[in-house]
Amino acid sequence: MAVLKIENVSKIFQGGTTAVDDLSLEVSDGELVCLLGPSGSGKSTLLRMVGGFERPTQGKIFIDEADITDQWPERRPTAMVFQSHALWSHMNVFKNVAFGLRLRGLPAAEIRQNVEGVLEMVGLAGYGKRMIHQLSGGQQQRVALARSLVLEPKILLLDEPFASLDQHLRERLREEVRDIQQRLKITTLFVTHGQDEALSMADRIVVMRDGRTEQIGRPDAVYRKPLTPFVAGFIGTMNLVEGQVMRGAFTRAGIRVPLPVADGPATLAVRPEALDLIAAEPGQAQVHRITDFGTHGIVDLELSDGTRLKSMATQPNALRPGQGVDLVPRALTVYRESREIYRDVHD
Ligand SMILES: Nc1ncnc2c1ncn2[C@@H]1O[C@H](COP(=O)(O)OP(=O)(O)OP(=O)(O)O)[C@@H](O)[C@H]1O
Repeated sequence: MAVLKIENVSKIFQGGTTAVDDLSLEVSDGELVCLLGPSGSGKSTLLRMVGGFERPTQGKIFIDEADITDQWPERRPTAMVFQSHALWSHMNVFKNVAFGLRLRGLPAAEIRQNVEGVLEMVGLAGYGKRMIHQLSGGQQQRVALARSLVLEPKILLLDEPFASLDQHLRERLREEVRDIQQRLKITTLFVTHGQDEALSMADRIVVMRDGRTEQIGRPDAVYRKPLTPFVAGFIGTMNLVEGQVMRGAFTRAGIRVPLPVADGPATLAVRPEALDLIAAEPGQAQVHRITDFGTHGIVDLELSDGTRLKSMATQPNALRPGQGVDLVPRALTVYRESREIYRDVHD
């Protein structure tokens, strides 16, 4: 049970790269916050500073009001699970998990009880005597998780822990980790590239860009109300169309969408599931391709200037490639100079 507070933290590496730029964030007790962003946006550096593996150039980090900014990693009440699990291959599972408790000098009986408890929690009861190389990738990642959890950290730090696993296993482990995290109520900071991972696991998502936070919010808010075109384009599939607003309507290559905003350049953002199609000849766009996923279809559309858009259709068979359609957005957001200027999203 702990609160993590990151206050105006920056990290400038030797050579001048600013990896994290004056970032502040508070993670509440028992909350799971995902750091999401493109490669190089500073996610791992931020996590490593919380774990004590990098020193901030500026700013402070607190756990429950205690300033830990200059504390050694092993003295911090944090535990980190890395993508490469860094297990000791010459030790069996039990010894790997018990290692941290041995360093702490716990009595053998207590170590045994704690290790067995945590192995059961991660689904590895009875695996204590197995050597690491006798385990699958997913099982190894479970050992890495157990090794962190057994230390009963106040803050759990996860750096893309499932990145090397196949999708099926990743989804399963994601659910299990979320269950364990909620059961133990561990305050958790989680780095991921995967928006699905962030949307399905997080209490809140921090979208990072160039070492700064672009948006912080609950998954549904970040998905439904992205504050900038960058967030809109980064989370989920989004049609982003640049055009002009003139005399009360957005236009671009045959599209015309009435909008109550001032004239000028604008970027229109519409999710595929919020873009309805009506058959029309010649129509504002042409159907390029239809992909039927069984439960729904994705219709790829082309505007007269070659711009591609996507629409999700529940009855894709009603359409055929080459036919004309008019576009009817049911929800949309409009940006100008990277700021939202209009939103029509039904709650
Ligand atoms: N030890 C280092 N020395 C110099 N520059 C570094 C160092 N570590 C990271 N960087 C730089 O800092 C920036 C942020 O890197 P970081 O690894 O935090 O990004 P990330 O968002 O975690 O990326 P990824 O998703 O690819 O892991 C990058 O430009 C990176 O090249």
